[in-house]
Amino acid sequence: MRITAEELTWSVAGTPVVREVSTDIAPGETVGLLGPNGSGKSSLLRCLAGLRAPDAGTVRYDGMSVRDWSARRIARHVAFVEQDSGADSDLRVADVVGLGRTPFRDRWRGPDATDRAVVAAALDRVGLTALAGRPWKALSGGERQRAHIARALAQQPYGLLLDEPTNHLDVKHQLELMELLTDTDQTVLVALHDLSLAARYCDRLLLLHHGRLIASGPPAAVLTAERLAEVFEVDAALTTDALGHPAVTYRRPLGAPPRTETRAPQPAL
Ligand SMILES: Nc1ncnc2c1ncn2[C@@H]1O[C@H](COP(=O)(O)OP(=O)(O)OP(=O)(O)O)[C@@H](O)[C@H]1O
Repeated sequence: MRITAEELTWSVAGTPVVREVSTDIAPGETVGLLGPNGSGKSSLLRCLAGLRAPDAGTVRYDGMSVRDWSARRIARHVAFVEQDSGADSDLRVADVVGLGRTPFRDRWRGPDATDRAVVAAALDRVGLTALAGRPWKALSGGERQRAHIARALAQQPYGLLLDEPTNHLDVKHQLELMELLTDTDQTVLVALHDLSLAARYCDRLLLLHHGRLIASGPPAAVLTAERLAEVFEVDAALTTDALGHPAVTYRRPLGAPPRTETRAPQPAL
């Protein structure tokens, strides 16, 4: 499914947080959304997920404006994995993942065999089958994050919007998640803080700065030392990793005094 933002602006108390953002994410594309804290990534994702009505501009799914769509209709097209989405409930893990089936069910009908099969497949996809019956509250942070991703997969959406989904995940599960996102046919927009991870897995990167989209293109074109200095305020070197992808090495934050080694060497044990 094609996801389009046309001149999107969203403001809080008259101050624009997302400013005239236009972009077009092609069916099946995996796009990384980058930007420093407060640059508007979550706000843009919420506009694209229909959770915020923009002050100006249009969100389109396959060319259709979603302005007047119900939450249920949007949820049949796009799943949104929010940052640290809470669910402090007494549900079991499989029940939380089963919430992804809600847009497809009549209000008073319980899960049927299809729902159960879809939930089982989603749990399997994120490696949580063994924890299906466990109380939600008993999960670790990383397990909850994977369960939220399973809930989004159970929605069987055409588009996936994810807000820093690698938070709480160990290295193996970060790589597994990025492989899942790149292997799927779904259109993916994923906000990430790990620039090297984004460069390695995404077809294209979008860079937000103060709510504006200031760069869009292949990772090697978007991630330059000059942009990292301007936008992230870090002195960084761009190299190529062992697999041929752009990789970022951070030297120091800009504006900070140079570090001096103050610790005395430890005596050998
Ligand atoms: N509902 C709101 N009320 C007030 N301010 C808000 C609201 N939503 C967002 N903001 C402000 O808008 C700015 C952008 O926030 P947003 O969460 O979109 O940034 P972000 O790029 O996702 O940041 P982070 O990397 O820290 O998650 C921030 O200054 C934030 O405080």
